Amino acid sequence: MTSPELLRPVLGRLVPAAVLQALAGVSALLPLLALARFAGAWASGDALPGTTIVVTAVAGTVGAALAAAAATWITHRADADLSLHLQRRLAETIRHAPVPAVQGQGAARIKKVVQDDTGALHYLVAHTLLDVVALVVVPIAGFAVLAAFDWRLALCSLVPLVAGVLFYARAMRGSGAQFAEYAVAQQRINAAVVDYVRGLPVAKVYGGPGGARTRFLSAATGFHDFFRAWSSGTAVVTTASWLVVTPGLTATGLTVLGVIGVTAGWLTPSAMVAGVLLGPAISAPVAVAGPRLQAIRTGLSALSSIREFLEQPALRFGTRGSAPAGSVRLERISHRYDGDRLALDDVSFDLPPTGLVAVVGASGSGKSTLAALLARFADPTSGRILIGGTALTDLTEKALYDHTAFVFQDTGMRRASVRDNLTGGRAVTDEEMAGAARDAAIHDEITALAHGYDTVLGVDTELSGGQIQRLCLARALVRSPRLLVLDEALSAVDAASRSVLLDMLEAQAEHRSVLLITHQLDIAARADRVLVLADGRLAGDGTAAELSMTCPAYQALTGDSTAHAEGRH
Ligand SMILES: Nc1ncnc2c1ncn2[C@@H]1O[C@H](COP(=O)(O)OP(=O)(O)OP(=O)(O)O)[C@@H](O)[C@H]1O
Repeated sequence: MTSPELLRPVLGRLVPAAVLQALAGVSALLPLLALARFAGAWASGDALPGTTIVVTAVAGTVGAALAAAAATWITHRADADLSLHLQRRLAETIRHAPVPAVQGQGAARIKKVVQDDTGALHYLVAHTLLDVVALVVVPIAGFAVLAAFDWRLALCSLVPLVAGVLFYARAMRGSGAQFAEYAVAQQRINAAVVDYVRGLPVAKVYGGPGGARTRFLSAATGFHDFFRAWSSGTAVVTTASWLVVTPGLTATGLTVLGVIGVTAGWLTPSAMVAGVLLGPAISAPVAVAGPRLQAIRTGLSALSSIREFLEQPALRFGTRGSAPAGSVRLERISHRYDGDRLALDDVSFDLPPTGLVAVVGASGSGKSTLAALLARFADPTSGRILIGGTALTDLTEKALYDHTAFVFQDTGMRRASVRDNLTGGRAVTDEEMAGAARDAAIHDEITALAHGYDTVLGVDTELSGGQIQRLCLARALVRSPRLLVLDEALSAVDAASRSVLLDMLEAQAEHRSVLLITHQLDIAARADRVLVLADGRLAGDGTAAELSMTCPAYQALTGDSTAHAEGRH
């Protein structure tokens, strides 16, 4: 797909809009033409064609206004449709792309594509196209009409146009590199400001040289210095390119020439008036050619940025509408993030349909990667995951998330009611919802809120980290999954709640499979079975008691956690 092909859905409407705009440009010249004819008739003492002239002038003006309005209406509707179409495609791309790939691009880039780039297309589609048509058609039509009066005067009317173009070309020499630098500098500011705002608490405490605030200020200063140097280097020629095509200057020059011509007898008064009126219409549009070219450049670069974003690889889901019963099996799973070392290295194990299995390992050992692969946030670089013998990739998205529910470290709670957050819009009875909340030890705290389950998070109330984790657990339980994966889901929960939740998870594990990823060995010790990850490899698989006797990687963790605990006291 090429970038302009993105415009295909609205191309059929842009062509008639451009034709209408061209008609508007030509019609707008009719009143000037009529005036020139009137002046000519009056100067040569002929009968004044009053009615014809008034009708022509009014028809031209009204026609121009109507055609331009229709063209603008069409392009604005086309733009709104295109914007919606592209934003839907972008949303789909984000939804289907591997999560680490999307997150790796950063919020600033995603915001730029979804908002700024589609916004830049608004100018291209709704305004710039019509402006450019007018910019081309009006001078050509003006020149043709003036040439019909007097070709010499028509040629002279081109002088300001040519001078303006030459000055402009001089100002734009080498601008390709400058525009590229301009875009990079702006993107640097965007990224720096996002980092700055996101890390505000850290910036306040640890601010100083090298911090996000410094990076933001230095990006802003860099942009200022670059822009200042660029604009001062081109200010004189840029101003000259506007000045030479100002309507007053062109009209004055043609008036002087006209007076000389009429006096000498080689020019008719009617041609002189036509020159004075049409001359500015031929050259003045050049003054806005620069901003329009820039708008085209910005629009095309927005198109190519959107196209690049849309072309990123997607995760394809299968067609099987439900996951078969049976164990979940990881078969020789290896995973490597872009260009990095192996996060998981040849890992195989089974999760039986019931039971509580814990995954432990040092920081960076690959625990969260395991959860991300089970959730199909990305597909493993090699190996496969099977549910009841069916590959994860053969399942529809719904089948996968009906089978497996996740509680991640990143809670993803929305600014919506507790009810909406828990049910995600699914048909869930109040009893089922309250039951899940009770299991997650959060029901009483929800009912104590001002609007109970209808309390809007982030608006009516702010919950603590521990409350949110329990809410996430309830959100997972409400789906009644056959596999429940919890990634460090109890880290912010207080000791009393944690004990209640572990009891509940043990009970849940009697009729579903629960995979508990944790760095807390006391929690892992409650599991029926513990898997130990070390540097992405499965280094141990057994009960905590067995592992503490036989597994050096587990013993190393026990030592670490003892040392860690000792260090704290
Ligand atoms: N999105 C990512 N892009 C690149 N590398 C990543 C990404 N996520 C994780 N990694 C790398 O993969 C390896 C495993 O990370 P992972 O988060 O799975 O470990 P973990 O055991 O969950 O660590 P922790 O306990 O600190 O959360 C690490 O080397 C990490 O730097």
